[in-house]
Amino acid sequence: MIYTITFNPSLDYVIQVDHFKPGIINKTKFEEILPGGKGINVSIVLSNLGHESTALGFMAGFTGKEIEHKLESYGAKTDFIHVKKGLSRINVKMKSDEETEINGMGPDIQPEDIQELFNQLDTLTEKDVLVISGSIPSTLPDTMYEQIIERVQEKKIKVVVDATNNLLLKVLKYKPFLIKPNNHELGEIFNVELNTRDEVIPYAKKLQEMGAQNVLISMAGQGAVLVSDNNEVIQSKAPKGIVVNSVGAGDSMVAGFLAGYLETGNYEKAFINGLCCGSASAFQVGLATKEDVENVKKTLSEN
Ligand SMILES: Nc1ncnc2c1ncn2[C@@H]1O[C@H](COP(=O)(O)OP(=O)(O)OP(=O)(O)O)[C@@H](O)[C@H]1O
Ligand SMILES: O=P(O)(O)OC[C@@]1(O)O[C@H](CO)[C@@H](O)[C@@H]1O
Repeated sequence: MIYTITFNPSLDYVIQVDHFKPGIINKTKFEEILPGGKGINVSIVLSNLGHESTALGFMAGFTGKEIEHKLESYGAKTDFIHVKKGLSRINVKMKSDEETEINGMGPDIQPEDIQELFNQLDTLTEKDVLVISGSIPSTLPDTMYEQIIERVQEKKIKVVVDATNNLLLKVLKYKPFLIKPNNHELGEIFNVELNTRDEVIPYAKKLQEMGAQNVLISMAGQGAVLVSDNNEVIQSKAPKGIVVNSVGAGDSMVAGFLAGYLETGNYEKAFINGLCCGSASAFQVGLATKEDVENVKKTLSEN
């Protein structure tokens, strides 16, 4: 079973506002409410690609119930911990002349809720895969990622991490199977600006030297680079298309890579699946289906 953990799930309120101006009343031209949060997005895309997963994490209030309900409608399994205080957040994703995001705070998670998550993790076995992604709400200790990986370390399960900066750096010593920072996050870690795929490669290799088995760097419209554990460097430009909503493109890439790897055991196929999955999600409001990914793959070979 693939387990995803989303510490701070959300309802993503995706709106289109023509020429947004601060300080006045703006009206929406389009609106949609989607279940969100990085692990949840991974679970949705895995379902769309025909892979079972169970989404774990913390939920609260009526927003939490709606996230769970929406997620289950995609066929993903859920086993969320229901937190007593506060509400699961609503994150605003506004498309206008520029893309603007306002992400909420999330509920008040107590030590007993964390213990419940640990108890769930104790039931995982060697055959399972664990995807941990997204930010940590302020009520959780910033050692959360490390604590989780340390807890499952002896089970030798494949762990995938999609997190930024210190959260990511601190887990490298546990040798995660896959990490997926984007080029800006990679640049921040080493205090450099990385704009091209060639510039990214040496820094991706540094993260590998620091412990990650496979390092996948997403680069939005510039494509992606993979430095794999068999010393291969695989890179590609992005498939061409019109971007409608890039929220969740990175999560779709993680799901696509994982699905491709589990199906074939081949890094190049996993990479292309991830790349096309990311783009297929960016080219629509919601997240990619299997058919969308296959269609994007055809355009990649035509480019
Ligand atoms: N403008 C685009 N054109 C084509 N493909 C795109 C575009 N934006 C994203 N993608 C696809 O999605 C993948 C992941 O995108 P990106 O690098 O933006 O991830 P991210 O920063 O983790 O995104 P997010 O946090 O919004 O999920 C890219 O490698 C690419 O394959
Ligand atoms: O606060 P985090 O966890 O970093 O990001 C949360 C979030 O922006 O990430 C997803 C897209 O990747 C959205 O569905 C969600 O709203």
